[in-house]
Amino acid sequence: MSVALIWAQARGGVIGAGNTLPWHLPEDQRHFREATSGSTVVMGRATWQSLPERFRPLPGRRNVVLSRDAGFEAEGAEVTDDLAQALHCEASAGTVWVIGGAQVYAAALPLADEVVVTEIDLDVAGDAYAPALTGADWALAGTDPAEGWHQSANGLPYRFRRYRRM
Ligand SMILES: CCc1nc(N)nc(N)c1OCCCOc1ncccc1N1CCC(C(F)(F)F)CC1
Repeated sequence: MSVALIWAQARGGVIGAGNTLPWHLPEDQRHFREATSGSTVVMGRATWQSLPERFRPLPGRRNVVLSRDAGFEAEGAEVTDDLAQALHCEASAGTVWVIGGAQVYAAALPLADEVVVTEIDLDVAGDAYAPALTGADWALAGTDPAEGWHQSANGLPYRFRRYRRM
């Protein structure tokens, strides 16, 4: 069972603003859905609360929410305060996907084997940032066949990048 982080970032590593995604990129939503469907997803409480109602819990996935509040109620999800336990629980076959937010990415990165990043060529203000991937630890794997940038239907340039731990 492997641990992977998945996020979408704008220029400068911006991943969020006020607990929302400061862009609309359906191609990324499809990419995220296809990557994580059928697997376990682990997220922080704020990310859980930021999910639109119809995606809470994320359908077809085991949802695990990290919270220090043992009494936190997350209908359709499991709540735990133990990240390591959430990532390595035996019940999760296949890949466990860490899906946000910034604090959880930072805590989970040292435990991860893979990072899947959607880069968006967009300058936008944000208050949450992706962790830096140091060149010493992470190598670009199987670059997107198109290598370069795609253009989304609403005009946003984006590309998918996959990094494997060295
Ligand atoms: C997609 C956003 C996204 N992209 C990548 N590459 N990595 C992520 N870690 C990620 O954040 C998932 C949790 C936050 O997600 C949302 N936050 C606000 C609004 C909407 C959502 N989405 C819409 C699509 C939905 C579907 F299930 F269809 F994918 C999931 C919830």
